[in-house]
Amino acid sequence: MEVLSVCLNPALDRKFIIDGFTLDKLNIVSKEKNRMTPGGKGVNVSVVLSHYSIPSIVTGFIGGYVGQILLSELRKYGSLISTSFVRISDETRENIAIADTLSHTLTEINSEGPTVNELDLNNFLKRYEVLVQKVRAVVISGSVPKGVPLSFYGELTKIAKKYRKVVFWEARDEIITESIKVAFPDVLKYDMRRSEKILGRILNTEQEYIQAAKDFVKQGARLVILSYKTVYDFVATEDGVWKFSPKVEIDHSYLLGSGDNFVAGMIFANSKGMCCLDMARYGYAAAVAKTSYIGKEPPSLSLIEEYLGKISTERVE
Ligand SMILES: O=P(O)(O)OC[C@@]1(O)O[C@H](CO)[C@@H](O)[C@@H]1O
Repeated sequence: MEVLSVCLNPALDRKFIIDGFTLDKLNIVSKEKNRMTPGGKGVNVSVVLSHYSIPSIVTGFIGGYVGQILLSELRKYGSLISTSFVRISDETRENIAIADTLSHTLTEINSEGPTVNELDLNNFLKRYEVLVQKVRAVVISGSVPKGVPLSFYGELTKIAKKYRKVVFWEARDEIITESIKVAFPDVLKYDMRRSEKILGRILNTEQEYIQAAKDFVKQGARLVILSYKTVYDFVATEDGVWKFSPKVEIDHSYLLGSGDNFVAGMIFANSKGMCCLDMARYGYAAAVAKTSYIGKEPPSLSLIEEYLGKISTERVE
């Protein structure tokens, strides 16, 4: 098995494409513009990887009727995705995304999710330690449900490092801030949808982003990706810092899931022997390629190759 995807707070995603979403009014959506798919960042990464023939195991906490639907939807992707979730008594969440192609906006309404108890946490840790030994790389991505400490990414990474695994994170600031006190991942990618804070502080200038990315590398990450004004990224390795920009116009209503395609693109590139900056370039091209259409399905490898020519990666330090 190649990859272990840790999705602690999976979700059943519902996406509505509404051309002219109106607040405080009845908005009707046709069947073709309303989709229900298995979601949560780690789940999405596994789904994308399966499109590139990379087998993965998804783990996390799952429960209730929504959890059952999520599992049966996930099974439809075939044998490249196996699941090993800890069953909990609370219900798995449902998340809603409204993509408005007229106002070019993406509105996300995410449930907080279930509450996990101490017994669930211990069961998960035992299962994780067995699973982690079977894979080459571990991706830990997305929010944590209540009951899971914010430092949990760090705890899981410490275990993965014991077995010399490559570890990727995509998470929001509170999780990263607490988790890096325990361990650093190889690849650290910030999810800045909810807040643009880095280590509890809003950064204003490009120079501040560059410095923050460099500091994470100095402290232990091999590759750092800080999203800047949604479509740009500052990318740091021990060799320097780069600013990634798209050479094409990006419609914000098409952005859902582009971060997951970024992570999956990097894992795919890494499985082909690419490292650091080249891996990040490939992931960014995958993310930008994903924003060229509104559907959730991942871009083909040939589209990603094409998009490698539609991004600019300028060295800034
Ligand atoms: O609440 P989280 O775990 O941070 O993010 C979950 C989520 O909004 O992100 C994915 C898109 O990247 C969706 O599949 C999913 O529902």
